[in-house]
Amino acid sequence: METAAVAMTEIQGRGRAMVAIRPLKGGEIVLRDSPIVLYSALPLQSDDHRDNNGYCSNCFISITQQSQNLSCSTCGSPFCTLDCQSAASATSHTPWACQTLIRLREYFSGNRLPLDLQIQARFIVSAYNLALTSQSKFQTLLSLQGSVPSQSDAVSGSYSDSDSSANFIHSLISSVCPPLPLELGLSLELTKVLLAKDKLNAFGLMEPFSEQREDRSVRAYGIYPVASFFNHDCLPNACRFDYLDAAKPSLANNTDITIRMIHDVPQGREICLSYFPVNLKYRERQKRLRDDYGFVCDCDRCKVEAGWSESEEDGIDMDDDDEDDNDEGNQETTMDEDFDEQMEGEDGDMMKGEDDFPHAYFFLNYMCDRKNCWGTLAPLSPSAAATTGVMECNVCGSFKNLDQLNNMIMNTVDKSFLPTDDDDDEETEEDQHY
Ligand SMILES: C[S@@+](CC[C@H](N)C(=O)[O-])C[C@H]1O[C@@H](n2cnc3c(N)ncnc32)[C@H](O)[C@@H]1O
Repeated sequence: METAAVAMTEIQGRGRAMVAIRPLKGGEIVLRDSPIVLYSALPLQSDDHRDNNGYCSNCFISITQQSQNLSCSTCGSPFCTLDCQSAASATSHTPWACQTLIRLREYFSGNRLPLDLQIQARFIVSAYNLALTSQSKFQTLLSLQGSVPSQSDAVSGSYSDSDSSANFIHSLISSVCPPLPLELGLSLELTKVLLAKDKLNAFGLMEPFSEQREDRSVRAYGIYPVASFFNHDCLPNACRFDYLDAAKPSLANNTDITIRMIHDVPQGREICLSYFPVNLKYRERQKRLRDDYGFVCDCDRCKVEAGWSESEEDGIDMDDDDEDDNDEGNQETTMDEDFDEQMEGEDGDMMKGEDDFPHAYFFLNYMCDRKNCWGTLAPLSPSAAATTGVMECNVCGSFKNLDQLNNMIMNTVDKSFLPTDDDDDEETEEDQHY
């Protein structure tokens, strides 16, 4: 990052938002952010008494890649290095957190309860532990979006479900766990507020991509203080990269995330992420945004797709499973042009005939075509991209150069888009800040 690229501002009807404070180039990294809270997405209910089996309990790197193999002498939680173990003892793995984990594991091993509840319990332990170890980070967490739903909201099923989960988790933590200092002011109300913040702001840090699996599971969740200000758009202009298993240049850097521009945008433009994979259909997107994030999306893509019937929606294929992906193609594509200009400008001819699906340009240029991937492609940093023209997928991590991309476009453009089978999406726990 050279000079500051984005700033937080208020936008009516959208709350806090991030906007470009100068023209931005595709591939620019506009934010690097470190988590204030990081917690495991693995069940507490496990036959293996070691917590986070296979991952460092502090930085969540896969410990098979590390030479040291340490564990907490009290609870057995593994750590990748002595540095991580010492860092955790002052932050995420305090004696209180350690004892609490032991007791929660015992509780959940005797009481088979849904994974969601176990993960929420993990979050509440991490959040209370944050209150113990860093009041400033805890206050930052409290300043993020998310509040206890009002009585009128509580009539909807999802809100009454989340209310009873919060009641359960609060009474569990209060009865099973070692007492916390009274001055922390913990209460049922605070537990509910914290769960609401987690729901709106947590980023899922995923297991590595595999073509064999349609659903990717989450390894850990993180809450990032600045990245939490990016609003959603169903055709985002930026996307998030993380490198959890990357070799660590220094302690805990592997848990940082970066936000990178997908294409150029002018100064003043709001920078948005997609909170879930961009291939989801209109009704599914609207449902998730309403139920999980509490707003009705009226982005340009939703405005177009709102007019589609379900059968029209089913006729859209974003799954390019064709075996001929390596066919030679020679169509030129202009990766650097602003997407909006492509859509609105005189030179957007490629898609102008496609009145019913004008945003096809996005899928052709910025969506990864690997089976079961649905990742977003963003150029490497402008200096590297200028020489190599390479795009990186934020899910499978593969690199594509412009020739490959042109082939992909040639292979896709003559075919109708196949529907995605998102029946399995319910099981995919990756829709928090994709
Ligand atoms: C992660 S926060 C984003 C920052 C948030 N606007 C704030 O003020 O802190 C997610 C919340 O932002 C709001 N939001 C995000 N995208 C939006 C959009 N496209 N339209 C309206 N509200 C949006 C919703 O309230 C959502 O629950």
